[in-house]
Amino acid sequence: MEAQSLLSQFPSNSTKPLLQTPRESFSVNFSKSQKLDSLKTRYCVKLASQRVRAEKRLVCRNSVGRDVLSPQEEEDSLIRVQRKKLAVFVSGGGSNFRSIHEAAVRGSVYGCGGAEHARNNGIPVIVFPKTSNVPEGLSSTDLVAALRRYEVDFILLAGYLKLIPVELIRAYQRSILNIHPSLLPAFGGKGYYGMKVHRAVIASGARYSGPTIHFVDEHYDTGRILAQRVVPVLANDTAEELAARVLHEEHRLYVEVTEALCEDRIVWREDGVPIIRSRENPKEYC
Ligand SMILES: Nc1nc2c(c(=O)[nH]1)N[C@@H](CN(C=O)c1ccc(C(=O)N[C@@H](CCC(=O)O)C(=O)O)cc1)CN2
Ligand SMILES: NCC(=O)N[C@@H]1O[C@H](COP(=O)([O-])[O-])[C@@H](O)[C@H]1O
Repeated sequence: MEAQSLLSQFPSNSTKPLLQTPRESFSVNFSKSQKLDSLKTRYCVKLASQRVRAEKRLVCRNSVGRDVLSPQEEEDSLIRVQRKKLAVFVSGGGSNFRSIHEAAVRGSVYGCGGAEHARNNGIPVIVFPKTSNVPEGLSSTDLVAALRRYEVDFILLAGYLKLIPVELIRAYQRSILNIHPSLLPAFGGKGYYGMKVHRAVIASGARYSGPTIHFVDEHYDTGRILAQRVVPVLANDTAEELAARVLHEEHRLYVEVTEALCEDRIVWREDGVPIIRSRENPKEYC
């Protein structure tokens, strides 16, 4: 498959390519029929960010101590925050990618199912890495160089099923997030992906589950936890019913986290735990 470019158009005014990988390497994975049915093509999609809402500088306290600004003060208090460029690594349907992209189109995320969704929205794709089936692909080293060249700030794994190599981890320290469909550290690690996670949760008798978003380190699902949401596990739940309940929360949580990421509202505690500062009140944390 020839290299094409894949990038959000808001407000990027230059089309920069993104990456596509075949099965045996990493990056974004879209199930796509190929001449070799088992071959899965993977892509990395990149979303450019936009001007983001920043913290209010001037505040007037009302009777309940809430920050109140006049429309003019609201406008005046907006500070431009550094725009963010995001690369999204996706396996399977890419529903989390689509949620994030749709939020970006709505304007709530400032900062891309799979390749088709990306292409249908004018987001360009690059082939990665070089293999016998995909000779035009990039090497892992080239992946890092390409991400740097396109000034990618953050990488979002969203249903992605391959281990991110340490080369990329080192190049993007504290800048790669992953969403996992259980309350880590429970039901995580090698072998825990997709429906396998939900089946294990139900078999365990756990009464609660939910998505976890964490920073990515060199092992599966052991990076610092950033955000979680809890959903009930019902006594007669099938794995599919639980998966749907968790996925619904995933879509909401990943959009909220991506908004915080693009608004520089993720801070690191002294003990190394990342936390999200409230958009409404910088003194509060989510
Ligand atoms: N360096 C990291 N890479 C990745 C992480 C991570 O935390 N650190 N998270 C995974 C996503 N993930 C869970 O959230 C996950 C994905 C896949 C597996 C797994 O066991 N995969 C199988 C292969 C599956 C396949 O190719 O179809 C395996 O490695 O045997 C566990 C957890 C993304 N990358
Ligand atoms: N361990 C990784 C893992 O299991 N990821 C899970 O894959 C599903 C499909 O995501 P998608 O619809 O965004 O492609 C999602 O539930 C995601 O949490």
